[in-house]
Amino acid sequence: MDASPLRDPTIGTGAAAGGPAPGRVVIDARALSLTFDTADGVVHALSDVDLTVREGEFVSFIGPSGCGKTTLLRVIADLERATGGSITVDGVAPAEARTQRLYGYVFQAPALLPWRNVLANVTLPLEIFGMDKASRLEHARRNLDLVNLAGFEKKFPWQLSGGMQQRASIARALSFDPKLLLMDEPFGALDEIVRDKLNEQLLKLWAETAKTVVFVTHSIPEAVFLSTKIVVMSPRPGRIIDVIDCDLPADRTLEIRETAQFLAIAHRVREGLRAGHSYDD
Ligand SMILES: Nc1ncnc2c1ncn2[C@@H]1O[C@H](COP(=O)(O)OP(=O)(O)OP(=O)(O)O)[C@@H](O)[C@H]1O
Repeated sequence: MDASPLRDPTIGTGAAAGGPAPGRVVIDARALSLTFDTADGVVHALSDVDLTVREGEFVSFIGPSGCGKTTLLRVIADLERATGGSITVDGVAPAEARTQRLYGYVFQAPALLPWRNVLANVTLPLEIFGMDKASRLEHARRNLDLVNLAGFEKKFPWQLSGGMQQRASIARALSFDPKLLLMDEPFGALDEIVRDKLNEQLLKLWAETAKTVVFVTHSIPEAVFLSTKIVVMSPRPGRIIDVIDCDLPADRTLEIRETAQFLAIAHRVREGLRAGHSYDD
C-alpha cells in the first residue's frame, strides 16, 4: 500500500479554509526521526515527521498502537531526544521550553501522590518552584475550579474516581499557566460515559483558557469531537499520513457526533488509518 502523505502535513488551517488567520507557530518539527537502540536491535519509532501546530489549535495524534504517538509528544516535551531533524517549541529548543515551563503535561495515568490530598497534589509543582503559600493556593484553587473539582481539595486520590483523578492531573499540569498543554491519552482508561463528560469539559476549558492543546488518542470520535486538526499516523515507524482540518462549530455538544459533517471527518480519519496500515498482521 502506498503510504506517501495524503496531504501536506504542514497545512496552516483557517486561512486556507477561508476562516480566521492562523495563529503564531507554537510547534515546528521538520524531518523529525527517532530511533531507539535496544538489546533486540534498532527500533525506528518516528520517521520524517513534519508538523506545524499553531497557537490556539487543538491538535490530536491518532494512529495504531506503537506507531510513535507518545514518542512524538515526548520529543515535544523534551522527555525524548530526536535522532534526526529539528524541532522548536514556542520558538526555542524543547529543552529550553521545558526549563521555561512553557508546557503542561498530562500522562496516561494520573500519577498523583497518594499521601497528598488533591490541593497538595495540585500545588506541588508550585511548591517545588518556591512560590509562596498564598499564591500557590490561589493558583491551585483557580485551576481546580477550571476542572470542576472545587470542593474536593481535601480528598485523597484514592477517594476519587478515575475521571476525577485525571481532572486533578489536568489542574496540576495547568500550574504555571502554560500556553501549551500536552496530553497523552488522558481518558483512555475511563469508561465511555465518563470520557464523554470529560471531553465536553476539556472543550470548555480549552475555549475558556485559549490554550494550545496537543492530544494523543486511539479514539476516532474523541479526536473528531475535540480537535481543530487531526494528525493521522502510520504504523511504526510513525509517519504522518494525513492532516485533517476539523471546522465543527466552537460551541458543539456531544450531539454533533450524529451530524453528517462529523461523520464525514470521522470517515476520512478511518480511511487514513486504513491507508497507512499494511494488513500484514
Ligand atoms: N524507551 C524506549 N526504548 C525502546 N523502544 C521504545 C521506547 N519507547 C518507545 N519505544 C518503542 O517505540 C515505538 C513507539 O512507541 P510509542 O509509545 O510512542 O507508541 P504509541 O503510538 O504511543 O503506542 P500506544 O498507542 O500503544 O501508546 C514502540 O514500538 C515502542 O515499543
